[in-house]
Order: sequence, then structure tokens, then C-alpha cells
Amino acid sequence: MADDDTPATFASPACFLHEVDPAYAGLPGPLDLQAWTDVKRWRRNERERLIAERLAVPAELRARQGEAIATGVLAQIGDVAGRIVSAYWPFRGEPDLRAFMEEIAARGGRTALPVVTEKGRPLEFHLWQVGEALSRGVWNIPIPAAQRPCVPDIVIAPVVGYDAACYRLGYGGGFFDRTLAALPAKPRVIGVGYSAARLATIYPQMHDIPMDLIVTEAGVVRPQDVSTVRALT
Ligand SMILES: Nc1nc2c(c(=O)[nH]1)N(C=O)[C@@H](CNc1ccc(C(=O)N[C@@H](CCC(=O)O)C(=O)O)cc1)CN2
Ligand SMILES: Nc1ncnc2c1ncn2[C@@H]1O[C@H](COP(=O)(O)OP(=O)(O)OP(=O)(O)O)[C@@H](O)[C@H]1O
Repeated sequence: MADDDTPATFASPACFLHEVDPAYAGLPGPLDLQAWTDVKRWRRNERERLIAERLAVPAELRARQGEAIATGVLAQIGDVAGRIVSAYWPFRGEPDLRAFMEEIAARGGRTALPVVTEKGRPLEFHLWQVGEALSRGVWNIPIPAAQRPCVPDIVIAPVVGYDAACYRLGYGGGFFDRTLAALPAKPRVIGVGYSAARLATIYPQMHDIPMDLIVTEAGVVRPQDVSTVRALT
């Protein structure tokens, strides 16, 4: 007969993640299965909310913010001559970096787009310049028509959400994390998004790889900024 006063050892403890200060809950590492289930549900809701919010911003304002983000990335990127910069074909209200890609080419760099080959697999990158032919890939995402695989020196990753430690919330496929984990040498990774997409924490997990910096229309976020604040408090 069950004894209600004896804790059951096989059951997960109750999840109090929602009561924990995000700064503590944000420590990397597997929490427990129940916590990860909660985090996944939370991420799904946040993705939906953040995408709906950015799509509700008037297109003209979004375009201006996108231009400011492109200017900010160009200020951070350094010399791109002879280097490969991967950006993306914008969808669901992401900042439009096509003019940025043209500027990279004008500065002697080469540009590329990410390509989903299969769910659960790393992305591939293929060289592509503005004006070149596109075809439809997985989920109908435009991808370079010509297959020219490459390994970028710099990866520009659009964020749905981001936090002060530069962790990125994407569309939930885990593609960028899987790709960065699989590359022989980690490229420089710059997250781009609107400042309104900032979250207290994305509850980073073992698989989440932080961006080297995040550029928004309001400025630049670096992971070091977090430890500086912590060290001072
Ligand atoms: N512009 C752009 N291109 C990109 C990315 C990106 O973030 N932005 N990616 C960065 O990774 C890759 C695509 N990642 C994606 C991941 C999920 C979904 C998506 O629609 N997921 C469905 C759920 C699908 C399922 O459950 O099977 C959904 O959200 O409804 C789309 C793109 C490569 N290309
Ligand atoms: N390196 C990896 N190896 C195996 N699975 C991974 C890896 N990275 C992420 N995943 C899995 O991918 C799934 C989605 O991860 P997450 O919520 O971090 O996606 P995301 O970063 O928002 O998506 P995306 O990069 O596609 O925009 C998770 O179930 C996670 O376990």
C-alpha cells in the first residue's frame, strides 16, 4: 500500500522553474526532463509571441530598423575582403540584409545562404550573391539554385529572441546550434534582431551555443557585458 508520507523516488520533482530568478535558471546544463519539457513549451510560446509582435510593426519602421541593424553589423564586422559571410533570405519579418550582402560583395567579400538539407541535420552553406538564381528548399525557403558549398568565416544568424548572455532563440529546429557544433572551426557568429526581441533569459541548455555578439537597431550586446554586471554586484 502506498505511503503518502514517503516521497516517491521514481517521480520527477515538481518544477519550480517559473519561480526561479532567470539569472539562476539560466545556468547551462540539463535541468531535468520535466524542466526541459517546460522550457520547450515556454520557448514555443515566446517564439509565437515575438514573431507576431514583429510582424505587427509597420513594414516601413521594420525596414528602417533593418537598415540600422545592417549598419551596426558593418561597423562590427571588420575587414571582409577574401572572407565568406553567410547571411539569410529574410522571412517572417526578419531584418532584411540583402543590401548588406551587396555591401559585403562591394568590399571584396563573398556571401552565402544557409540551406536545410534535412530536419535534425546541420545546415549547409552555399555561396550566393544578390541577383543570382534561387530555388525552393525545405519549408519552401529560398536557397541558392547553384550548389556551391562553402564554410563561412562569419555567420549572421537572425534571432527570434535573444538574452543578455547572447543566447539565441530561433525557430526551434536547432539548426544553428547543430551546425556550429559540427563545424571543424567555429566561425564568428553575429546574431541580428530587433531590440524588442530581448528576453531576460532563454533558459539556455547544454546544446545552446551563444552568439559572439548580437546587433539590434538600438546597439550591440556582448556576452561579457553580463559578467561585468555580475562582477560589479
Ligand atoms: N531566413 C532564415 N533562413 C534560415 C533560418 C533562419 O532562421 N532564417 N534557419 C535557421 O535555423 C534555417 C531554417 N530554420 C527553420 C527552422 C524551422 C522552421 C519551421 O517552420 N518550423 C516549423 C515547425 C516544423 C516542424 O515542427 O517540423 C514551424 O515553426 O512551424 C523554419 C525554418 C535555415 N534558413
Ligand atoms: N548539437 C545538437 N545536437 C543534437 N540536437 C540538437 C543540437 N542542438 C540543438 N538540438 C536540438 O534541436 C531542438 C531545438 O533546439 P532549440 O530550441 O535550441 O532551437 P532554435 O535554436 O530555436 O532553432 P533554430 O536554430 O533552428 O532557429 C532541441 O530539441 C535540441 O535538443
